[in-house]
Amino acid sequence: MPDAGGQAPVLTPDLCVIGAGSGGLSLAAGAVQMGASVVLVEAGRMGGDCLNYGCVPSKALLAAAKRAEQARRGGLGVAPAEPQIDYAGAMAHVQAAIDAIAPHDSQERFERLGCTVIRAAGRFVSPREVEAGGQRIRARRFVVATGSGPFVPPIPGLAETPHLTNETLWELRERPGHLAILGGGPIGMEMAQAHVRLGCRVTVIEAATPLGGHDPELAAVALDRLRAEGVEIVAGKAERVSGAPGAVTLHLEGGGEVSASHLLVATGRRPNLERLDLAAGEVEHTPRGVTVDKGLRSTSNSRVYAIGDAAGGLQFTHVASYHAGLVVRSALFRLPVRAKDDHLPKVTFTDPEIAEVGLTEAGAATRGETVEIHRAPFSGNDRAIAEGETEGLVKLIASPKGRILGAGIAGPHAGELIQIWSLALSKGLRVKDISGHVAAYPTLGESAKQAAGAYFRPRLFESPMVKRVVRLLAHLG
Ligand SMILES: Cc1cc2nc3c(=O)[nH]c(=O)nc-3n(C[C@H](O)[C@H](O)[C@H](O)COP(=O)(O)OP(=O)(O)OC[C@H]3O[C@@H](n4cnc5c(N)ncnc54)[C@H](O)[C@@H]3O)c2cc1C
Ligand SMILES: NC(=O)c1ccc[n+]([C@@H]2O[C@H](COP(=O)([O-])OP(=O)(O)OC[C@H]3O[C@@H](n4cnc5c(N)ncnc54)[C@H](O)[C@@H]3O)[C@@H](O)[C@H]2O)c1
Repeated sequence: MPDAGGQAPVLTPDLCVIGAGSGGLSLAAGAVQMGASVVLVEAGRMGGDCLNYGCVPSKALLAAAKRAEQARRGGLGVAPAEPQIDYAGAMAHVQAAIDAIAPHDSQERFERLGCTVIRAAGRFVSPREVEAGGQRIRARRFVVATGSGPFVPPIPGLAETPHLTNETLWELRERPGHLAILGGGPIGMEMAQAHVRLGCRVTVIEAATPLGGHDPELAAVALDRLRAEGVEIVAGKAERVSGAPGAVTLHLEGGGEVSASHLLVATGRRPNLERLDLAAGEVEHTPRGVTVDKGLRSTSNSRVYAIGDAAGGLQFTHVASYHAGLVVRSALFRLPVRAKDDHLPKVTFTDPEIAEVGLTEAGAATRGETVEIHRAPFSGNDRAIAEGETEGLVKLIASPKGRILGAGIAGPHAGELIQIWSLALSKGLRVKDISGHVAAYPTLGESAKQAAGAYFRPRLFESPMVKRVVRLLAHLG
């Protein structure tokens, strides 16, 4: 209600959360249900990137593409058949998936929970106050949860040439004839496979290493399949872009060219900080995000936290939610918290999927740590054999004394199979804990036991000592 001077009274909640995406929504829901007063500020769509432009649409399109590929591949006694692709129908499935999840993230739901929701851009007006839609908010604590957007590199001609990003791709209804994708990271490669399976010609242009964020041995499993399905991966860096709607050309350093009907730019992310006026809030930041300490608190304004993509670290929905949980403990209960990375899984949803958690083989080498690497290929897993999906492996990184340091999987449902390893790392489990549990047969989940078994095999089956003990005990009757 405006005061006599026509000004809305200043809101004074416990928490003001700026950004209603993966991190902001988890935090707001947790805090308000624990009795805190919460103002939630959202400039765009409730649900943020993950729901509207990221995880949900990309996984929905990949699912449609997988159906097409299964028909095309046939096998196991089923004749392959070229599927009839309805690209608009696949995009309708994408929208239906978003619509089905949207009520959970909606303004109405958060208002029912007790949050005050303001649909406007928030900006700091002082170290103690944020303004959004004409409303001033003087909260006890502020949380920057504004996420990230596509980073479009300053390549000459790119800004003037029609191009798609993860924010606009979902508006397409006509299938691109030839999709060029600049950047071969998770976004580029997931969308490359989705589109090649939906019948497009696809060329990925990658300046460094395709899927370079993953262990190369695991990435190779997915890259081999992508190439076999027809994705062309060109090593190169675009130095100029030109073209018009329907005909785009990337001019590469050293002279090559890639021409396509459409261009998707997937060259990384930049945090959404520009509208926040962080200087007014005395909140230090870099091009990667808000500068925070181990407890996710701004190093320059202790009233302010940053979570999720805006905090400059790993950029995943589950990381944003994990951050939210830490900030609930810190801001509401004043408990000391420390954000860690070593138990956070990362999954790329190509088919086969790639999933990793904890230390990698390269990471161990960089740290000069002595580790054992054990592998369990899916060709030795009965369920994988029965389903004709034997590409890939589980890779266990363990200390010589049996501590689990990391795990990586490339193969069918790797994103599901990584969960037991995430649990193992977060709870400090040992290899014997994995080998000792009973896994149902026949499941892909047995692959965890098989990798743990690879650790114990030489110790049990190739040990003269074990053999001596067994013989001695047998002698005793
Ligand atoms: C194509 C793609 C696929 C992805 N797939 C996966 C996946 O499969 N799994 C996974 O874990 N992660 C995935 N991610 C990453 C995931 O989407 C992000 O890590 C996650 O959304 C980050 O959550 P967040 O809360 O930090 O930001 P967001 O979810 O982006 O939310 C930030 C919100 O803040 C709002 N905002 C920005 N500025 C302001 C302002 N000044 N005032 C008010 N509101 C503001 C924005 O409108 C937005 O709604 C994907 C990303 C992309 C782009
Ligand atoms: N499955 C998932 O969880 C998932 C899926 C998609 C995205 N994400 C998140 O979003 C983040 C961003 O993904 P992304 O793929 O956009 O970024 P990325 O930074 O992971 O990959 C971008 C790629 O583009 C390349 N590149 C950059 N500039 C280039 C140029 N001028 N020419 C050619 N290549 C160039 C880089 O070498 C890099 O390989 C991911 O790191 C991840 O955190 C997660």
